[in-house]
Amino acid sequence: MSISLGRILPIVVIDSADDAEPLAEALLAGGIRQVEVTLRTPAAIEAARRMARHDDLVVGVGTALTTDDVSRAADAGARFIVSPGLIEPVVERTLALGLASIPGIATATELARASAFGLDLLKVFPAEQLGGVAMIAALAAVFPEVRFMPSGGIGPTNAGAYLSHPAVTAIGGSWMAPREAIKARDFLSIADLCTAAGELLR
Ligand SMILES: O=C(O)C(=O)C[C@H](O)[C@H](O)COP(=O)(O)O
Repeated sequence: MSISLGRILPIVVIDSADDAEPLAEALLAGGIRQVEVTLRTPAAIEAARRMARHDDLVVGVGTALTTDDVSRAADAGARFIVSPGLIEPVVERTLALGLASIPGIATATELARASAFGLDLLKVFPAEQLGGVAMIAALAAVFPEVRFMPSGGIGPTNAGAYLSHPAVTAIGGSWMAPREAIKARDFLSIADLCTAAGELLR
């Protein structure tokens, strides 16, 4: 199943589920309509559940490492599942539940294995450390049908370079909603960072 995501995906780490609601409001205020909630904290699933109550916010779950992670995310209302690498049972469970699967790839071999599932969008992680836009351009030349969503080391200074590559349909990153800003409940700054990120698309 494919999904229509915007071009900029905030990747968030939420320490308290009570921050989920104001965070969703801040993202929407900043013009962002999609978010990846990483399963890196005990509060993540409940936070995803609360954010998914917003009809106008497409909520996905990231750092999905096991089939159980996928099932819990689906139950919480996640519409897409992201993993840092290609974990085939995670992809299979995600597709079986009718959700969009966006596994991470870091090599041509992993890309080929992910493509065998018929996936139309693959995460490249950790993008900047792997070689950035040049690495994606090299892969895109060999696999012209694949679309990429890089994340890892992307921020305001290099986001534009990724977005300008035709094979990159979206980029992900934590810079729009830093964990410390969420913890500090600095939702005004988060809304401003999201607005600034949106301006990269102009
Ligand atoms: O674990 C996952 O599934 C992830 O989504 C990892 C994220 O892509 C990075 O943590 C984002 O990296 P930064 O923007 O450099 O903070």
